[in-house]
Amino acid sequence: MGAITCFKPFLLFLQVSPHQKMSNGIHDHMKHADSNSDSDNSGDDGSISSSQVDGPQSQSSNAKPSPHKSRKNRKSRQEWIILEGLRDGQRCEEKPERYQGFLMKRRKWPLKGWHKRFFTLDKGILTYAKSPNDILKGKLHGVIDIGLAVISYKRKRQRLDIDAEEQVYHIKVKDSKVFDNWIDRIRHHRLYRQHEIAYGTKESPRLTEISSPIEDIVISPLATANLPEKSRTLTLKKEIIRQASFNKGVGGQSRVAAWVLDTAGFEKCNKDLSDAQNTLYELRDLLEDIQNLPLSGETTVEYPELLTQSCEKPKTRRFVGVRTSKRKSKKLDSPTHGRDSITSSPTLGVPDRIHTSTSNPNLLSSLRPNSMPDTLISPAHEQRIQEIKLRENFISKAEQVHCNLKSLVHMMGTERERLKHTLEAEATATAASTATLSPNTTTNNNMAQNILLQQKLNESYQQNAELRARLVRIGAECNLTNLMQPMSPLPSPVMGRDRVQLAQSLSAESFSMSEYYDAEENVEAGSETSSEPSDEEDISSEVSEEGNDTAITSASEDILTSVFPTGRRSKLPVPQPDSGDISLWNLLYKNIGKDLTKISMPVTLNEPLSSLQRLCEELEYSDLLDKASEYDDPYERMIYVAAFAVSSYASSYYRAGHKPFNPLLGETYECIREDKGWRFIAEQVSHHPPISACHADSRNFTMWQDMRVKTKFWGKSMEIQPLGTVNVTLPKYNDHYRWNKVTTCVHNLLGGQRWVDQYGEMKITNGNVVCKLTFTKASHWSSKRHEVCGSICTLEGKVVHTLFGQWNEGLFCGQGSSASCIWRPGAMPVDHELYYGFTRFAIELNELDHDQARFLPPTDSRFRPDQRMLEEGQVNDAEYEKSRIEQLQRERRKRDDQEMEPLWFRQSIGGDKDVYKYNSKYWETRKNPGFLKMSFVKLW
Ligand SMILES: CC(C)CCC[C@@H](C)[C@H]1CC[C@H]2[C@@H]3CC=C4C[C@@H](O)CC[C@]4(C)[C@H]3CC[C@]12C
Repeated sequence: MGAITCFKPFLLFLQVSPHQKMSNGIHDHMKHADSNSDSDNSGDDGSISSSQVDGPQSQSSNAKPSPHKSRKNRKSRQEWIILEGLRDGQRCEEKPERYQGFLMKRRKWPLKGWHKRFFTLDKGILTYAKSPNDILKGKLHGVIDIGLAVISYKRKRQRLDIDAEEQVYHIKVKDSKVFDNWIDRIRHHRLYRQHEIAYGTKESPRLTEISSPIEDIVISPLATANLPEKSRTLTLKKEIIRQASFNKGVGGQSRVAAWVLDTAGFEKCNKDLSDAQNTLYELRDLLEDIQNLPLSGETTVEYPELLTQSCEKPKTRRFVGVRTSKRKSKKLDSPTHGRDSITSSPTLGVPDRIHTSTSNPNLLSSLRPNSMPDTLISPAHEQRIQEIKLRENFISKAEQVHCNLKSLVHMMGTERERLKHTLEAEATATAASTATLSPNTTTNNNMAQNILLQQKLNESYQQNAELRARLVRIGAECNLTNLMQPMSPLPSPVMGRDRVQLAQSLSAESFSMSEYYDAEENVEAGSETSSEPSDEEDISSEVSEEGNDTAITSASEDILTSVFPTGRRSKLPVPQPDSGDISLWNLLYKNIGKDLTKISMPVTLNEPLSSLQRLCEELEYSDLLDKASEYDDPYERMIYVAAFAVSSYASSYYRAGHKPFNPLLGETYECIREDKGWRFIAEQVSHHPPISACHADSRNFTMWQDMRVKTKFWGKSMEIQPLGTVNVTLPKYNDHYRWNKVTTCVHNLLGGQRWVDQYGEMKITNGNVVCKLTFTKASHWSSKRHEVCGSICTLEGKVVHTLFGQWNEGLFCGQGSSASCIWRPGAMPVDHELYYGFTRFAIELNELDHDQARFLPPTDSRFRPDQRMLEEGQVNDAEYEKSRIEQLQRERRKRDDQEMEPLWFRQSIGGDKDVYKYNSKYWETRKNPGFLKMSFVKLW
């Protein structure tokens, strides 16, 4: 599946392997090791992996490890080591030597194959290219700031991972000695670089010193021969700037670092300054010489015929006419060259008719014809020539200084502007990041402004929706009876377009549709009067009379604050607790030696939803499936199914800050959305590996999937690859769509603002119709972010439709401006950044009302106490409950011989064992005899 084929749970360790040489008393940390048997099979997969993001409940996952496995675990445990950085107060002033050589580098994503590349490590900056020659030519493939990256290595396999935030580099070395050397060098360079960033260096002040790593990256003496120095240096600088500006982990620091590291301007200033200084010295000397000359009293020298004949013809016979090239004269005449200022200078006393010739060092000899013997020149002439020479030199030097200083002023102005912009971008980004949970930690000004604009836009949508809702409500209160319609138990959104989507959540409201949805709210208000008995009784009971009354009466006060017209809540009880001071690094560090799945993460890193509920969240834009089932053309249907598949990623944009609760084995979650026309059931069907299965049905579609995630932890980022297939059927057309999920990557795990990226290929098939979508990896080299594009083709490959868009912004079909919008995510609720970044739909998922509670099995996620407590802001209680529940699960697993069988799903027999399908019993049981009569394992 996709690019990432091998995933392994991982361990974190503190032990230091005996082979490790410690420099400067620095101890690297054991990072991780693969904790299950497949890990060792993938010699190339050096990631810190886990089968789930956390999950203390998996503590028991190794309860019955095979001896083979545990041996392997123990062995592998000692392998991955994190290269430590400078500790507080620690210094590393000793400048490391440049180091270089060939290493094997894994190809970039999708990480297939290895290349031999030439690496150079210089003052903490690692650059690489195809060959030393390419480095000389400036053809660099990458530049990595070793001081800012997270580096881990596995000595046994001679593997090295460098997580430079925007890119993870995987390196291997064949020879163990070479490998050890590299590790030692990298360690030293890292400390030196960190020292340099923190304190600057002894020799030079910080700003200029930071530029030093790129000043003299010269591989060999050969380099200077025909080295296009400038282009090489420039490329390097660009790379470094990129590197620095992409290191979002340090937030604003990186912006300033980027500015600091972009040393071109400073270097130019420095150069101008020192040139000016040198020329001033020369000027002083020249002035002294001039002063020492005997006074001639003449400033214009007339030459004998003899002299002038041998020169190029002077324009005016009378003047020296120290000739300059045409170009030079022009240049001097141009206003920028301040000829006036020179000639007007009283101290110089040089007439403007004396043309300077800085470009011609043989100027004076040119005054003298080669043929003319020295003896023919009189001492007076000699003196005059000398005088002219001095004056001319003086003028040209003065001009030079003038140019230098002008250029300096210009450069300083540019630098000042650049710094101003950097600081502005910084301020905007800080404002944006404090105002939103947006994972977009962009360092550039435009991006930051985009965030703000987007926020403003969202707010406007929100206000708009609010106003419209009020309007509709007023209309409804005037003429309520017209709108009353009976509520069907599992209403078909198609037949009920005019009434079914009434409770469309605010977040699901696309602006083109919002008017329609809002209008529907009234209908539901009427539905309370006519709910049908049966299974669906329960559905109607979800919308309590009380709730609706409140909705109606409070609508004119504030329709959006607490109770939405559907009767569902529109706000979580309390804002999210502060988790700001949890350093994941410390967390991982403290838990070194443990499998990540066994690390009990603080509850404040969780959002009050379980992974089962998160699966349900993928149905937020289920109206797209309803829409698909309206088209007779299979290619049209595919457009909407594709949009549905993409839409499931939208919510993750705002949700990089927290992780869902890992469900306990046997935990379930049901969700009945009469307004959307579907019902959903999910169960945690396996604990080791953790697998969640779900099933949703409506009149228009059925959707099911079983999801298992594999996690790779690289240091600064974490890649999550959901395995399993998503299935959707549209019974009306006998369609069966299947697709895979792409990779999710959480960036900035160890600091700064976390953000989520999605990348990879998604293939949706339905008989002869195929849709291929590419989720583009965020690239710092272009502004492309969150992009999705693809096409819908026939089996033969003929493109029928093209699709493009962004998974967080919307999907379009067609070409350019004529493309039509298929889907757009809804506006975010006000203050969403204070409430885990939840959409309206997500807010509703964990709501539990008393009427509904009677019908739920005790295994439902809504009853999970730690999750509920977190939702209510009782962090300490939640924490306590979480560890209690996790302990209970561990004990259960120790006690039971076999993993508990799922109640509502069945594992496939033969073939793909990891496939779980709904056994059609849940809703039946719920109706009759009801869960009250069943006995369940006590999960909490
Ligand atoms: C708190 C810190 C340590 C980590 C936060 C990790 C969060 C952002 C990760 C953990 C599990 C991840 C989810 C795992 C699986 C899926 C299903 C996929 O169809 C959409 C993305 C989605 C929903 C991921 C979104 C990001 C996610 C929630």
